[in-house]
Amino acid sequence: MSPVALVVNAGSSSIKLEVFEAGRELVSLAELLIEGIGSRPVFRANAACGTVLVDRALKGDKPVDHRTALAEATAWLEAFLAGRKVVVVGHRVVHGGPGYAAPLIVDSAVRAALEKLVPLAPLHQPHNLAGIDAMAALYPFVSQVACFDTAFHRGHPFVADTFALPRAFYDQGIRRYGFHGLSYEYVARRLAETWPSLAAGRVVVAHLGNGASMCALKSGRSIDSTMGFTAVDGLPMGTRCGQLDPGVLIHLMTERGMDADALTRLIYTESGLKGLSGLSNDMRALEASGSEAAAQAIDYFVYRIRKELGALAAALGGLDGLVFTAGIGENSARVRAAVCEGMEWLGIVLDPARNAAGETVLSAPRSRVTVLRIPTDEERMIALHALALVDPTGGG
Ligand SMILES: Nc1ncnc2c1ncn2[C@@H]1O[C@H](COP(=O)(O)OP(=O)(O)O)[C@@H](O)[C@H]1O
Ligand SMILES: CC(=O)OP(=O)(O)O
Ligand SMILES: [Mg+2]
Repeated sequence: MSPVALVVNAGSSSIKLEVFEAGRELVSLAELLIEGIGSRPVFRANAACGTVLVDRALKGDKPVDHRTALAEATAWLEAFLAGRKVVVVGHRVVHGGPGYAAPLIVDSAVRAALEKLVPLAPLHQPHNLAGIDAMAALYPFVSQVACFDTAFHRGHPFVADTFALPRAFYDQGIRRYGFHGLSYEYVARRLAETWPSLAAGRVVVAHLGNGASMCALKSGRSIDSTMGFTAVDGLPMGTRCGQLDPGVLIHLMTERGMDADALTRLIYTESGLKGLSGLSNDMRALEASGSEAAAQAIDYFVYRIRKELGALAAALGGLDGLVFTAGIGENSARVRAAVCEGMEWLGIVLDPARNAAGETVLSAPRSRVTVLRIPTDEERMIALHALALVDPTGGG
């Protein structure tokens, strides 16, 4: 049996694991997903051919935490691999700080540096590190490779990365990092392979998932993004508020006595689509609901995307392409249509039938801007990075 590369993408409420055959073609053998961690998680595993290997709720009378979910995931993995050689484990690590601009093998010094970044990504970084620790315990002689969500954005010009705080803050790392970089890098590669002339131009990619951001690509490189110092800035998201006047935070501290923990809970877990709708963070539930609050939550989400599209097009000096990706971007024809409505002034004309059918090209032939739907694959991007750092045959 050929050796495999493993990928771990540990999110705020989910753990995704993917097993790739470490050959030239990087064939996916299976994916495992545990969703709903913290409440009543569901465990699903699918073989690449589509066969369902597992589909069950995790047992227990208490809400299941990350540690339990990770233990379930690793137990399944060991049984699935049945002794197959693992050549490398690649991890999505949300924050790489100012220092890490490329994937790297995690040793104790790197592990310690990543731990220091936990306060900058409280919903993600602790789980990313727990994934690294669990896999290092399971496969002690296998390299654990950290692939950073921030790395793809490290080439931003100063004006896109700085806040107008005293200069020392920037030098100390208080700057706009940008996230979802593995997704943007994957999309940029797909563009370069399939749409080379577009890839050489000015493209905005909208990664609209539970976490949501947008990225301005100039000749395939990120020049700006809507997320900032943390993954709470920019667009509103499932449970995160997105852009917020910092004066609101000061007001809540001084007038309502809210401390850092209370503010973190508010802006990371109680806001966004969930907070505005009072219903759910799940776009499917909002689209199905007839409530006015749900419609207003969608309207706000769309309004903010449209504003950022204009801003990023200005940063690029024009627009040649717009790409929708991630859960909402790939699947919600309603959101895509609303984002593009009345955007002829920017050269965007959507083809309603193509959009409804979820085709790859969504724009009308007369549209100056090419609008595409490209499913993202952060796990494949991580596997490519991880394998590039080790001997893919598993030898030596
Ligand atoms: N068919 C669909 N229509 C509308 N929204 C969808 C659809 N399928 C998934 N979504 C939305 O995608 C979001 C999750 O996106 P995803 O990229 O999987 O998130 P993450 O990886 O950040 O957890 C949820 O808001 C979900 O409702
Ligand atoms: C960085 C980020 O927001 O990630 P996710 O979309 O997985 O929540
Ligand atoms: Mg995601």
